[in-house]
Amino acid sequence: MPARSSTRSAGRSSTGRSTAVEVFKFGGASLADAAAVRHAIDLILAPRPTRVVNVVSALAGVTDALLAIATAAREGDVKAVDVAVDRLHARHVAVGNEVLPNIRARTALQRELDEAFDELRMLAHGVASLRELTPRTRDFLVARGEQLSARIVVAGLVSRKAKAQYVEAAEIIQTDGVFGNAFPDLAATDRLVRARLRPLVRRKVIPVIPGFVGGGEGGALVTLGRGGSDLTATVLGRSLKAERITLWKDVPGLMTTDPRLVPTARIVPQLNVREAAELAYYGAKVLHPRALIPLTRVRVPVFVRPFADPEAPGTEISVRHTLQRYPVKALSIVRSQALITVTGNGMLGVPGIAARTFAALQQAGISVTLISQASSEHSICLCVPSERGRDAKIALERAFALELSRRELEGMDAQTGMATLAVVGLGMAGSPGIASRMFTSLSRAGVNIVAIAQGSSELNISVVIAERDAEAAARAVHDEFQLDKIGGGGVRRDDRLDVVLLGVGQIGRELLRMLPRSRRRVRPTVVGLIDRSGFVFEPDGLSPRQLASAVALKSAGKPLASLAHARKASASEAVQWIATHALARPVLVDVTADDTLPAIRKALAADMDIVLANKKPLSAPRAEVAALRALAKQHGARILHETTVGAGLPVMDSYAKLVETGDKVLRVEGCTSGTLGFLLTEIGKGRPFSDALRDAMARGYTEPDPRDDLSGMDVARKALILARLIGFDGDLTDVTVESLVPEAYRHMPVAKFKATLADQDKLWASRQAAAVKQGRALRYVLRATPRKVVVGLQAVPLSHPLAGLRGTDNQIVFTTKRYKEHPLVITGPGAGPAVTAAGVLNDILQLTPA
Ligand SMILES: NC(=O)C1=CN([C@@H]2O[C@H](COP(=O)(O)OP(=O)(O)OC[C@H]3O[C@@H](n4cnc5c(N)ncnc54)[C@H](OP(=O)(O)O)[C@@H]3O)[C@@H](O)[C@H]2O)C=CC1
Ligand SMILES: N[C@@H](CC=O)C(=O)O
Repeated sequence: MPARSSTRSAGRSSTGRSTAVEVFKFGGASLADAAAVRHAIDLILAPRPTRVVNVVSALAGVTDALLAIATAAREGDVKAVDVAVDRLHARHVAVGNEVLPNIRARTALQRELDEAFDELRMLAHGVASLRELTPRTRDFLVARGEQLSARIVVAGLVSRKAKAQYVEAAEIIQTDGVFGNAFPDLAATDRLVRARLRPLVRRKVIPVIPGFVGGGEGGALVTLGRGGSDLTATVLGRSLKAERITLWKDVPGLMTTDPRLVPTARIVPQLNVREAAELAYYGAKVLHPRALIPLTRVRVPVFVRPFADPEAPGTEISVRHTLQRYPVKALSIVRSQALITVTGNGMLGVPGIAARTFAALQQAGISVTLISQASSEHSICLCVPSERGRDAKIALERAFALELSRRELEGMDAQTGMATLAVVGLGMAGSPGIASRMFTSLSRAGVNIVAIAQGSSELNISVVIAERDAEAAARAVHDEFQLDKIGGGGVRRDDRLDVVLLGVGQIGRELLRMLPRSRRRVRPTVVGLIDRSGFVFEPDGLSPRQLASAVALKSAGKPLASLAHARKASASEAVQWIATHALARPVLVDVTADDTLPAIRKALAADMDIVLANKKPLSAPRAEVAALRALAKQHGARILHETTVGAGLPVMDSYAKLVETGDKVLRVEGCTSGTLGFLLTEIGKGRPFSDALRDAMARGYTEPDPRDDLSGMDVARKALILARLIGFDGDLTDVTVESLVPEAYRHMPVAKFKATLADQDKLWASRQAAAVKQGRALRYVLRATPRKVVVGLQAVPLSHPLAGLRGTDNQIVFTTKRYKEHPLVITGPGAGPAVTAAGVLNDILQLTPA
C-alpha cells in the first residue's frame, strides 16, 4: 500500500522526536512454515517511517494440537500426550532450523524449545496423573503455541542483525482474568504498555509479543478467546496510539460476500468499524467483533491485508464513512440455521413471554442469531444453529408447558434447512428504498422470504430464507447493490464520471481549470491527481479548494506528495490503490510524457476508460500496444487519444468518421509539430533559434524536453500512431526520422541543453538562408502509408499548401479512396495548453452520458 506522507505521533522519544508506531499481527494460517516465518520477518524489516510492534499467533494448527494434548492428558492418555508433544517439538525445531542461517543461533533456539517442551510434557503428565484439567492449566498449556512462534520470530529477526526482543504478553496485557475468554482491562493495559513496551520502541527495539494471551489474577496466564490474537493487536494499537494496525491474514481483505457463493465478490476497500462489526457477527469470519472493541473510541485504523501479497491494500476498517454511493457494502449468508417460531393467541399483551423465551434458550446454552416479532404479538421467530434446533424446541416446550396445555400457545415450530442473509451498510440509515430493492431482487430470483429483521440502527437488514436458495439470493442481492463494482471499476450511474488525472503539468493544470466550465449535464469529478512524487485521492471528489491548492503547488514546481493527505507512490501503485475504491465510470487521463504503460494496464484491469495526450503508450512496440488494446476490450474500456496528434484538432475523430462510413485511408501527410511550425515561422521572420525556442517553451508548445520536438521523435510518434491506424505494421524504430539536434547536444542533461541553445543559432540561420535562396520555405513534414513512414525537414515551394502554415498550425492531409483527387485537409493550431486541454476535455466528455 502506498504510504501516507503525513504521520500521527504515537509518543515522544527522549530526544523529543515523535515515534510513529504501527502494529503488525501475523495470523496462524499465515505462519504455516519456515518460508512463511521468513516472509513475516521480511515484512517486519522492510524500510518504513514507522516502528513496528509485532503480535504473532501460533504456527498454523498448533493451537488445535495443544488442545488435543490437553484433552488427551485429561483422559490420562500419556502415550498420546508424548506422541503429540514430540511431533510439535520436532515441527518447531525444524522451522527454527530452516529460518536460522547459522549453527549457533539454531543451537540457542533449540535450547529454548527443548526447555519449553520439557515443561509442557511435565505439565501434561501432571494433568494425566490427576485426570483433572482446570481452566487455568488449559490456558497455560494452550498459550504455549503463541509463545513459541514469538520466540522463533525473535530469533529470526536477531539472526538478520535486528534489535528484536520477546515480550511476555502477560506483562503488558492485563485482563479480567476469565480463563479461556479473558478480556483486557484497557486502562491497566495502557499503563503497562506505557511503562514496559513504549520504552523499547523508543530505543528502536523490535518487540514481538505472543498474541491471544494476557495476564490474569496473580500473574496467571489467560487466553483471550475467539479472535484473541487480533484482540491483542488492537489493544496494543490502542495503548500505543498507533498510526495503524495491520492484520496480516490468509485472505485478501474483507469481501462483499463469500466468493464461493458469488464469484464476482470484491474486496471492500474501506469499512466503518460499525459495519465491520456487523459483518463479523453475520458470518464474515475473518475478524471477530471483539477485536474491534478497544477501538470504539480511538481513531486507529485497522487494515486487513493479505500476507501472501503485501502490495495489495486489503480492507481498511476505520471511523471513516467512505463509499457513500454504496448504501449496502457487503452481505453475509449464514447457513445451517433453524427457524424457531413460538405462536399463539395468548401472547398478546402478556408481559414476559419474550424474556422467558430467551431465558429458556440461555439456560440450554443456545445462542440466538436473529429475532423477529410482529406488532400483532402473535408470534416470535428466532434463528439458532441447525444442530441446536431440536434442543431449542424442547427447552421452549418445557418453559411454556403450562401455556401449551391451556392452548394459550399453539406450539413451537423448528424449521431446519434455513439460512439468514444480511445486508450491511451505514448508508442504509435514512435512505428509503433499500429494503424494497433487496426484497424485489429476491422476488425476481424466485426466493421466498420466511422472516425479516431490521434493527433501528438501520445498519443491517436480515432475512431468513431456505438454505437451498442461499446462492441465488446472494447473487441477486449482490447484483442489485452493484457490489461487484465496489473494489474498483465503474458503477454505471448517470450522475457521475470520475477522473483520475495522471500528470499535473501544463496540460493537466489547464484541464483542471477548464473542467468546471464544461457544459454537459454530467460534469466530470476529479477524484485523484498523480505526479512523479505520489498522489492525492478523495473518493467523493477533490474539492475546488483542494484542486486550487494542488494547481498552485504544481505551478510552483513542488511535488504533490508535499500536500497534506498525499501518499507517496509510483503512478502504477497510485492507480492500483485508487482502483480499489468504488468509482463511477472512472477514467484515467494520462497527460504525462512518460512510459506509463504499467499504470494504464492497472487502470484497464480495473475497468477504467483511458484518455491519452501522452503519445508514448500508443507508440510503444506493437505487441505491447496490441496487448493493451486487448486488455481494454476484455474490460469493456475505451482508449481515446484525440490529442496525441494535432492537439485539439479533430484528427482521430475525422479518421473514425471516414472509416465508419466505409472509406479507406491510403496515405496521411502533413505537419504535426506545433513547436517546429512556430520555430520555423519565427526563424523565417529573422528571429534567432534560441530566442524562438525559449518562447515556444514558455507558451507550452514544446515537450517537457524540447529535444523530443527538435529530434523529430514527437512527430515520429504521431506519424506511427497515424500509420498504425492505416495498417502499418512496424515500430518506432521502423520510422525514418531526421533529427535537427546536432549529435553533441543529443545526450547532455536537459538543463545544460537549454542553457546552450544560442550555440545553434548559426546552424538554424544557415538552414533558413539556404531555403530562402531556393525560394522555398522550411517545414517538418510527415508521410505515412501502410508500408513506410518518413518524417523530416523539407524545403517546400512557397506555393505549396504547407508553406502557408503559420505559428503552431498543423496540417493533416488524408488521402482516401473517396478523397483521392482532392484529399481531406484539417488545419489549425496544433500545440499549446489551451487547445490541447480542450481536446482532452472533449475526449472525457465523450465518455459521459449525454
Ligand atoms: N503541449 C502541447 O501542446 C501538447 C502536449 N501533449 C502531450 O501532453 C503531455 C503533457 O505535456 P505537458 O503538460 O506539457 O508536460 P509537463 O512536463 O508540463 O507535465 C507532465 C506531468 O506529468 C507528470 N509525470 C511525468 N512522468 C510521470 C510519471 N512517471 N508518473 C507520474 N507523473 C508523471 C509530471 O510530474 P512532476 O510534476 O512530478 O514532474 C508532470 O506533472 C505530453 O505527453 C505531451 O506530449 C499533447 C498534445 C499537445
Ligand atoms: N510538442 C508538441 C505538442 C503537441 O503534441 C508539438 O509541438 O506539436
